[in-house]
Amino acid sequence: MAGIREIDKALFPIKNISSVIQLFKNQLEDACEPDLALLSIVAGAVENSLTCRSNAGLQVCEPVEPTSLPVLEFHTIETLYSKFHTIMKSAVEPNKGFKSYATRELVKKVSDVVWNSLTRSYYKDRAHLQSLYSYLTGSKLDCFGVAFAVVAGCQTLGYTDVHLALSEDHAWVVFGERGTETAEVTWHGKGNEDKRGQEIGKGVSARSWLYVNNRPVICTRHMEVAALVSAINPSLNATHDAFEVALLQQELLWLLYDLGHLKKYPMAIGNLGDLEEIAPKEGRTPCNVLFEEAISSARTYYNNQHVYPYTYQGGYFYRNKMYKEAFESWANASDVIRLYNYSRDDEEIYKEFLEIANELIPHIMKVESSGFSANTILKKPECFANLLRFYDGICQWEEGSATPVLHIGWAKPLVNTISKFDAEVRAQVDIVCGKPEDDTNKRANGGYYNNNNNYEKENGTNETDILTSLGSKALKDDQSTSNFHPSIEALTA
Ligand SMILES: CC1(C)CN=C(N2CCN(c3ncnc4sc(CC(F)F)cc34)CC2)S1
Repeated sequence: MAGIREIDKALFPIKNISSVIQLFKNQLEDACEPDLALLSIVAGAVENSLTCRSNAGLQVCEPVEPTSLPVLEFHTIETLYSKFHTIMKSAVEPNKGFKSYATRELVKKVSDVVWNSLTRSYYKDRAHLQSLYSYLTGSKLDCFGVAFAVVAGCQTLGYTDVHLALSEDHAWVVFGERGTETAEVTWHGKGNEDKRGQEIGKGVSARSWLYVNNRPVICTRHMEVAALVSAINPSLNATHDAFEVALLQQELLWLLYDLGHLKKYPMAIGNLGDLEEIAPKEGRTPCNVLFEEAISSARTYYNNQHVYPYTYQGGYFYRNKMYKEAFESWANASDVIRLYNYSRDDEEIYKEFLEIANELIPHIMKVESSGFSANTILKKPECFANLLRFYDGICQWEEGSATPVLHIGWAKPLVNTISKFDAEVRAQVDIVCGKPEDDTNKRANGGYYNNNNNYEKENGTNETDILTSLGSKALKDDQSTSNFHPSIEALTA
């Protein structure tokens, strides 16, 4: 790595958000390739100065320009930058003249350098542990931060073929002549032995949501900048964000969006949508459209195997009391998860579906049956159909999985919700087999159907019965007229 360029050095000392934006702009537009170490150190330093206990108090009381920042001296950044360079170079052979491709041993070695320099034990899920600033000043990184540091380390050593691979809850690297070699470089979850150095499994784990059925986001250098920007964490504490950090993150995401580097990165578009919902920018794409763009990106580039684009959108509809639309987003999320097998590594998405099924939907039912909603969803068959599709996807997710998903705790909210729809509304839901020719949700006779096509998991399905596993047997003859899970279909009888 050449080191910090004069054009970037000239921006220091950094006193406001627009200087940070300019630095990223310089790096993204005219650097031969953006310098991940420099940008991560700067972003981390800004985040740290505005969110960490030490001096956060100072900012709150002083009346400051909304875009002013605590002064960031060049010397601070340069010291950390050369520290990172030295750590990497002293442990690993640099790639002189950028001639060769990385090897598995090289990647593992860089991962070991990062791994062995971390503080022995610390709370891994804490905020603000994602950047090289955290690594170089506190020797602490979170799971994503370790993977990012490995990629930045390889860049510093001249291995430009090493790139970040991202699923919805894990990160690893790709490398080699065709960029098709894969390697674990960080840990995942709690109490799991790390698999660092191993290639990404093709076996059982490949069918778990954690590896998104081998459809991860494979980053370019510019998308790695988008990942570090997405990982900026504006939280001051459990209830407040540092608004300058959120503003910086939003501006940087718009810069990356305008340069086209978010096209293949659904979660980054979703993050931008969340920020736009809170503080909409004049003349910018509205948040609801951004959530749609994230969904179409996942459908276009990742074979619709990602869940989060639908839960970003569902969360938006829910917060804005658009409950009919929320049911559709959540049913679409469920259509994604149904094709996976649930594994112990999938806790994060399990918690997501649990919260939707056992907190958000029951809350909607309570509000809607309070009798004050004129246009209640309880009279809408398409809402009932989408709810069934939502629950059915979770049932199918469980089928064929070594680990059960459902337990009695799911039963009460589920039955409670279904029973809020009157018989004549339920009767309008027409459960049909396979994918109908026309893709609308509405049948000529006003009926509705679940527009499921025939879902088959690669490994076939063995019937686990939701009501059985919830403690009451749903008897179903085997001529069921639909491909809902038998017990979900039982609920429509
Ligand atoms: C609909 C939601 C619950 C709202 N936020 C969600 N996020 C999902 C995770 N987020 C992310 N945003 C950008 N990039 C990445 S890469 C990654 C996996 C990690 F191990 F590297 C996670 C993630 C951001 C926040 S999903």
